Amino acid sequence: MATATISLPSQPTSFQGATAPCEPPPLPKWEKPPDTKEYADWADILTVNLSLYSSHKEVLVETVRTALQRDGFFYVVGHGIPLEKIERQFDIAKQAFDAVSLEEKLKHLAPIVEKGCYGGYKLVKMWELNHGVKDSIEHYDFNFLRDSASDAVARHPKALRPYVPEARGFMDELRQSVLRRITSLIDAVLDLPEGTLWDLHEGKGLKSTRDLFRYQMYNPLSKEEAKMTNGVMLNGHTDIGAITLLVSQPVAGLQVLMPDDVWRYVKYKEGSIVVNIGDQLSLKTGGILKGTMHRGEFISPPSDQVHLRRLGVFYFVDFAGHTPLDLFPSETVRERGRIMFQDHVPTAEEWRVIRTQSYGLAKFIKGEEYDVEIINGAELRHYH
Ligand SMILES: O=C(O)CCC(=O)C(=O)O
Ligand SMILES: [Fe+2]
Repeated sequence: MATATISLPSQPTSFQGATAPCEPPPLPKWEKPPDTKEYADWADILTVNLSLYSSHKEVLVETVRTALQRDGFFYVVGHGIPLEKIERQFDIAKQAFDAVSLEEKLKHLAPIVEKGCYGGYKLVKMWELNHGVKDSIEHYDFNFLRDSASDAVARHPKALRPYVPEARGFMDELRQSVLRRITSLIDAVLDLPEGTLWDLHEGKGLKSTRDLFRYQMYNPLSKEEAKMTNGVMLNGHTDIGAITLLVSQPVAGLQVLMPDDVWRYVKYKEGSIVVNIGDQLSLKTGGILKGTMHRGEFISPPSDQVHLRRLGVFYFVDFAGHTPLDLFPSETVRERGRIMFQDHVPTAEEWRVIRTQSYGLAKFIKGEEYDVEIINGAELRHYH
């Protein structure tokens, strides 16, 4: 019997040309600052090459183990996200600060004090750095629903609306290409069944849990202000969430308190994602994995960069809100972890709310080098 071949007309896979209805309007480019030519005292954090994930997973597990027990930070390369897509996020990020009027920013303020939530704008001069000097950081956070592909575009500032789907798409790509494999490597470090951390993050059945995808701009402090804060623009802190993904960018400014107690800069590595763990994960491991102290510092950076505004693209990953921050039921954690809370064990959501409301705003126990905050018996440091 003869077989009939039917040929279908070919389907365009995407719109072509600038006039296509779904194409966002052209954006001014983020002028990527040149990498520094000067030496700075770089932090020797390790690199995890995810292109080896299928063939050499055990090697990567060992790298992550060393990195998270020693430094709390590592680079991820070989993740498969193209450089153009990464750099496009900086174009969009710049738009969030330069193309939105103050009036509109005020309409989209994050309910930081009211609800302990960073979704929206945090404007400059909200947090105290030291000696009465206020910060010069502005950030805009998308507070996407984790389990929904859609986000109400209209609730964002007008200039950002055409790019919301791209921001969402990039965050999803970070989850699938970086976070998923990283969480699985950390499961192995902690002797937890594969998928444990991913499931805690995905929060099955919890419709209201959210992730924060942030664009951040550091504007230079005045000379007098910088003198008062020793150049610190973001006080030394541990992150509130479980895992943080920072898109590497060329302006030195992120410093990590390394195991020898010296603050060192994280060097730019093109196309890489800098991963660190936050309180929620560190607490659940009884401190075995380090929620490492880090800060934004700009006084001793390479002098060819000192005048630059520094733009950041960050993804803060939380555990599902109902997750208790008690110890993981793993032998490794039971044997080597410490009990972290003396009284009530908070959930991930309670932790985020308390810390968001107090960060940079509450009065802590004052110290020369750092102030101390105590939450349910757990001690947190805020370095100047
Ligand atoms: O600016 C950076 O690179 C890091 C920022 C940071 O640590 C934070 O926002 O929690
Ligand atoms: Fe941080």
